[in-house]
Amino acid sequence: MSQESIVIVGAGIVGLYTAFSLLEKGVSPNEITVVAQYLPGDQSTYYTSPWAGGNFSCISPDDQTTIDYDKFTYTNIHKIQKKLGGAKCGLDNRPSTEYWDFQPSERKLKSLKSYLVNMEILPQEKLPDGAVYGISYLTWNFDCPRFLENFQNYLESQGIVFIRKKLTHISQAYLSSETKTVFNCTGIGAHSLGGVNDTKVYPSRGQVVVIKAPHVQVNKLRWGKDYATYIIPRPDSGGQVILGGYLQKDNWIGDTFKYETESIIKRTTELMPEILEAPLEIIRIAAGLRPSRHGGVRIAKEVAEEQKVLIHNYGASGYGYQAGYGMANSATDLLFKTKSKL
Ligand SMILES: Cc1cc2nc3c(=O)[nH]c(=O)nc-3n(C[C@H](O)[C@H](O)[C@H](O)COP(=O)(O)OP(=O)(O)OC[C@H]3O[C@@H](n4cnc5c(N)ncnc54)[C@H](O)[C@@H]3O)c2cc1C
Repeated sequence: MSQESIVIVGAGIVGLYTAFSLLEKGVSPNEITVVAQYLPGDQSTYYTSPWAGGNFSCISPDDQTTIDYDKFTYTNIHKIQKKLGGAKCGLDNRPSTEYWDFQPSERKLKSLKSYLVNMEILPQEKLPDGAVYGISYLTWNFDCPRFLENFQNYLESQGIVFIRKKLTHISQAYLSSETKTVFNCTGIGAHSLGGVNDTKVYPSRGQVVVIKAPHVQVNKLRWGKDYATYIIPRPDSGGQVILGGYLQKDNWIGDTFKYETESIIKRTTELMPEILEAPLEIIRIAAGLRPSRHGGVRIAKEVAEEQKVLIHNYGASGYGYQAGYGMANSATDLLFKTKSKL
């Protein structure tokens, strides 16, 4: 076995969860290399993970597979928090309230009730005008850029090697004759990466406004039929709060727009007037491309050529942080199924 036995392409949250999941299942860190064009600390339109809010919310769809990925992540992510040094690692719990302008599905609600901590269904009089359903619970909040860097540092401290490299074809991920397995965690990159070229992958663009508001320590989200408005504090970040947002299908533009900023500020301050209890201090405006996929995430195994295995794990759309650990758990299970077959 060599350091290049298993290669993970992608150092976004999905690639990092995949590396962690392999270690949990007993794979030696000295068998794993992560290869990526962009690494934690970088910023690019084509590197989604640093732009996320990010928290656990009800944004994800209600098919049973995604519901299970969410549940796995929510109920197990404390293990990652512990390994990364505890609550100050860029991942901590904060209260959250979510409102819907439509009735959420029974399947989703049934699952959420089975595991969310302190979940309460809000009475009608506590809902804002136009909302028909609401819940409050304790959620997980990420300071995404910091969490990614701490996650990479942890994995490197265990012996996993990170290499910066842009691939034009997935076959280049087989770094040497020793490489037996490749995990494809390329997010939006799966659309254009040779040998993958998944045309089912498309972006769901989001713009956010990052403000400094240390007095905002709770999440508030509202789901409309054609809009999403959210306030997400970044834990232990010196008071950074993410205001959003947008979910624009098939929009590849990484630029930001003033009229969108104005709409975000209007909607979020209506949803949470307390934001304006201190002067509004904007730190930055940003836009990111959620790696969406028609048909949902792709977790699948291919045997590319003799003894060479390719396991796909991408398409996390707007829920890579909150479902990605469950996705990684399923993807890495395929490695062991593969091993016993070969
Ligand atoms: C505005 C916004 C808000 C969001 N909020 C949340 C939230 O609150 N909660 C949540 O769970 N999710 C949220 N998301 C979604 C989340 O950010 C994504 O689901 C997640 O980041 C996807 O991670 P990924 O690892 O699949 O992709 P990425 O982070 O894009 O990583 C892909 C990796 O693959 C590499 N790569 C790609 N192609 C190649 C190539 N050809 N050669 C080499 N390397 C390559 C890249 O360099 C990168 O390292 C949000 C997203 C946006 C934009």
